[in-house]
Amino acid sequence: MTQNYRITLLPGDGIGPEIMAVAVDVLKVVGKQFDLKFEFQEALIGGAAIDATGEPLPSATLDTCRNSDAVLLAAIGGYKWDSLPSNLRPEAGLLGLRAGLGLFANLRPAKILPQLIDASTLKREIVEGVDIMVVRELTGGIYFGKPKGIFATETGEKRGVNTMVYTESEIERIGRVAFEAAKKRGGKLCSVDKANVLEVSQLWRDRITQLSTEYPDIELSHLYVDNAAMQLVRAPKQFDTIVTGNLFGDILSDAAAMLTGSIGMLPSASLGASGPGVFEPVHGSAPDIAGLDKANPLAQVLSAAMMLRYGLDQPKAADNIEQAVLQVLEQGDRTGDIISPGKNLLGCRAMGDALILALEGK
Ligand SMILES: NC(=O)c1ccc[n+]([C@@H]2O[C@H](COP(=O)([O-])OP(=O)(O)OC[C@H]3O[C@@H](n4cnc5c(N)ncnc54)[C@H](O)[C@@H]3O)[C@@H](O)[C@H]2O)c1
Ligand SMILES: CC(C)[C@H](C(=O)O)[C@@H](O)C(=O)O
Ligand SMILES: [Mg+2]
Repeated sequence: MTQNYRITLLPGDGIGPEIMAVAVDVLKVVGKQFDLKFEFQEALIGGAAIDATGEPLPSATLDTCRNSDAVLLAAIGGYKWDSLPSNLRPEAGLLGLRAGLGLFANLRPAKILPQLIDASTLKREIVEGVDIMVVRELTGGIYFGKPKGIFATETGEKRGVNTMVYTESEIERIGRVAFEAAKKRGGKLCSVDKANVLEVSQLWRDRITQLSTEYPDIELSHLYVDNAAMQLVRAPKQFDTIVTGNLFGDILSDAAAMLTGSIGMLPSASLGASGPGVFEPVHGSAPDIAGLDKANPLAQVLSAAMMLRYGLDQPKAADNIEQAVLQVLEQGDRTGDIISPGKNLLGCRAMGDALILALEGK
């Protein structure tokens, strides 16, 4: 029986529309193969929304997302909007979307594919076999804490303020997602904080430690974030699942991305307690290569696979997409960010064509 899904597409800015076009073509092919009917509806977010409506997240976009089964987002942001006040910048649209849909859990897998070992800037023996899941808290911490803003002091000097806040319940719910993820993976969880300096991190560490009594089979460890950043590049294979707050997770997931060769390879899933998830690459809108047909569409395509796996419960269709990605890499196809000597340099569109051929078994 045909399964119908309503999917909101948010192409956004920069390379967003280019990589989204590839992901939609791929979804159409797997849709036919697995009898899934996708009803795609496109909506505005980020700079594209600012230009059209004056707001980075029009309420119509949030409504459309709420009324869908899943949301596929590309990326937002660009130089053009960088001087706007923070609440009117493209980034505010993305944060508003995450908060508006209650997407507190962000899963960012960083797995090195054997075909790309030589694209990593680290030595083969360091990265071979790396398979990390970063579980990043996404709707709390310093991104959302109050007070926030730029205020004038008594002397008239400006003072910028952000506040890092976590409540016990926020720590517990992301902790549970992470322990459950670790259970399905290698059984190891590393919680990353800055408990040697920050009270909010001390609470984080206490609550995660307390929660671990409910997961006796999971080996829990704790690292300070500065050490974690160092360990990620020194010996990344020591990590299985990582759980951390919003800001530390943002930074560590970009670092983990580079282990795999390029940030252009990393997908992510943002999930809440209920309702549609948002599936998006870890990278941004790459304004430096936008419109040049140079973007790597694989993080976007793998985000579509995560959407099928985590958002729509269609793991076989997700497997097919991931297999197609492996196949094009195996046959030597590469975009510029993952090129190495002797491989075929393709643009974004040609990489999409290669994926379609791989999916169709040609
Ligand atoms: N989720 C998002 O939408 C998101 C994430 C990060 C940054 N941003 C925004 O994107 C804009 C640019 O930020 P940035 O330059 O710091 O980060 P970025 O991730 O956009 O780019 C960093 C570097 O990686 C390259 N890169 C990124 N994605 C690539 C891909 N798919 N293929 C090939 N190369 C790729 C870029 O060309 C650039 O050199 C900013 O406005 C930022 O706020 C958005
Ligand atoms: C664009 C920005 C708001 C966003 C974040 O900081 O969360 C991005 O860097 C990400 O990693 O998704
Ligand atoms: Mg980031």
